[in-house]
Amino acid sequence: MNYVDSVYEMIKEKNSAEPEFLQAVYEVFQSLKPVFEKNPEFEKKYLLERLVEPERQIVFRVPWVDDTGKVHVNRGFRIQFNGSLGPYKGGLRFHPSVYIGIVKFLGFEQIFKNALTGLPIGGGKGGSDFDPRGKSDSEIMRFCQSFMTELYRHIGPDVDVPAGDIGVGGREIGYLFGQYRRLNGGFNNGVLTGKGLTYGGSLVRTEATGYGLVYFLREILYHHKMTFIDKTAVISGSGNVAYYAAEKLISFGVKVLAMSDSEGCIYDSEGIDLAYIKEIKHIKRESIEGYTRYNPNAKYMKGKGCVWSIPCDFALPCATQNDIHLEHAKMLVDNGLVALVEGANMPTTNEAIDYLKLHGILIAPAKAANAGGVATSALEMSQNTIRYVWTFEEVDIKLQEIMKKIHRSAYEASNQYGLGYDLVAGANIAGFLKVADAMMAQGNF
Ligand SMILES: NC(=O)C1=CN([C@@H]2O[C@H](COP(=O)(O)OP(=O)(O)OC[C@H]3O[C@@H](n4cnc5c(N)ncnc54)[C@H](O)[C@@H]3O)[C@@H](O)[C@H]2O)C=CC1
Ligand SMILES: O=C(O)CCC(=O)C(=O)O
Repeated sequence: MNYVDSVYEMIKEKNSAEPEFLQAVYEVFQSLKPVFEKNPEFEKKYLLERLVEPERQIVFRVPWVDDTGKVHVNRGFRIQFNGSLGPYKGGLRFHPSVYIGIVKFLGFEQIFKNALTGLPIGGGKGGSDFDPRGKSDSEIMRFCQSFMTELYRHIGPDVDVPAGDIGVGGREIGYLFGQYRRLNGGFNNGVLTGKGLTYGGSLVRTEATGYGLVYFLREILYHHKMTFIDKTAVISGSGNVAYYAAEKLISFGVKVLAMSDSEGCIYDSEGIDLAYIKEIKHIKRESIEGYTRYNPNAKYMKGKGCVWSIPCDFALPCATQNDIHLEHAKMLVDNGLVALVEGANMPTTNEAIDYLKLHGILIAPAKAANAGGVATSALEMSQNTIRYVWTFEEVDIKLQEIMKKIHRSAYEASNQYGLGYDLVAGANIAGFLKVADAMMAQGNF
C-alpha cells in the first residue's frame, strides 16, 4: 500500500465516528498522491500524519438561561488545526448538527483554503450544537456571552481569530465581541472578523464570500472563452453566501431561478427578487415559502434537494455539506449544467464530484471558490492592525485580485502535475504545498 493510502487507513481507524472528517481527508488525499510520489521527503517527515491531527482541540460547556428562566447546556468547540502560516482563522457554526466531526472537517478544509488566499492565516474552526432557530434576541445574546466566557482565553489577534459561519452573522459577532471586550479589557478588535462597521468591521466582508464565488466563476468562464450572457443559475440556501452570490450574479446579467432553505425551495421563472428574500429570510427569519405571498406566480417545492431538479447553467450549493448527491448530479447533467460553483464547504459528495468531472462539468471547488470570505476577513485583520479603513471599492478590488490569483494557482498546480484543467485537484495541491513548505521549515511540530 502506498504512503497516502496507508495514512488514510490509519485515520479511518482512529476517527471512525467522524464520517464528514474522513470524507474531507479522503478527497484531499486523492489529489495529493502525485505530490507524494514526487516529494519523498514529505513522507520521511510524517507530514500527513501531522497534518490530519489538530494542533489543539478545545471542547467546553456552554450553559445559558432562556427567557422563561430555564437553564440549557450546549457544547462549544474550537479546533486550532494548523497554525504554520499564521494565527488560526475560521468561522463559528451554531447549528444542532454540530459535533466534533463537523468542526474537524471544516477546520481541515480551512487549512488549505486559507493557504490558497496567499495571506498569513492558519486554519481553525469552531461552533456549537446550539440551535438559533426560534430563539429571541436576548436568548441569542446570553448564549453568545456564555460561549465567549470560555472561548476568550483561547483566542487573540495573534493567536486565533474566529468569524461567522452557519447561524453566526453580524448580530452574533457583535454579542461575542462585546463579551470579549468586557472580559479582556481594552479594544482588541483584531480578535474577531465580520464585525459591524462602527467597531472595526471591513467593508465588503458581508458580501465577500458570495461576491468572491462569482468572481471565481468569472475567471473560469474567461479561461474557457465563455460569458455570463443569457445564463441561468440555481442556488441552494438563502443565507449570507447564497444571498450575495445571487446579488452579484444578477448584476452580471444572470437569471437566478431558484433559492432554498432547509425545508424547501422557491422557483421563480421571472428571476428571484432578492428584496423579498431579504425580507423573509434575513429580517423576519421565516420559511422561504413566504416568497409566494409576494409573488403568487412563484412555485414553492418542499423537500431537500428539490432545487437541483430545476434546469440551469450554473448550480451554486450555498447551504451546507453533502447537499448534492449522485442522483442530484445526474439530474443536473441531464438538464444541461455548465458549471458547479461550491459556496458551502464540501457541499458535494465525492461520488457526485466524480460523476460531474466525468461528464465534463466545470467545477469551482469550495476551498478555492468560497475563499473570498476568509480572505476579506484577513483584510479586516490588516485594517485593524494599521487602524485604518479602506473604502468599499479598495477592498472589492483586492478581493477580485485575490480570486483571480487563487484561480491561477489552482490551475497552475493542476497543470504542473499533468492533470490539465482540474481545479479540484489543483486547489488541494496548491494549498497543500504552501502549508507543507512551512511545516517542513518549522521542524517536527
Ligand atoms: N459566511 C461565510 O463567510 C462563509 C460561509 N461558508 C459556507 O457557506 C455555507 C452557508 O453559510 P452562511 O451563508 O454563512 O450561513 P447562513 O446561516 O447565513 O445560511 C445558511 C443557509 O443554509 C441553509 N441550511 C442550513 N442547514 C441546512 C440543512 N441542513 N439543509 C439545507 N439547508 C440548510 C439555511 O436555511 C440558510 O439558508 C456554509 O456551508 C458555510 O460553511 C463558506 C465560506 C465563508
Ligand atoms: O472569515 C473567516 O474567518 C471564516 C470564513 C469561514 O468560516 C470559511 O471560509 O468557511
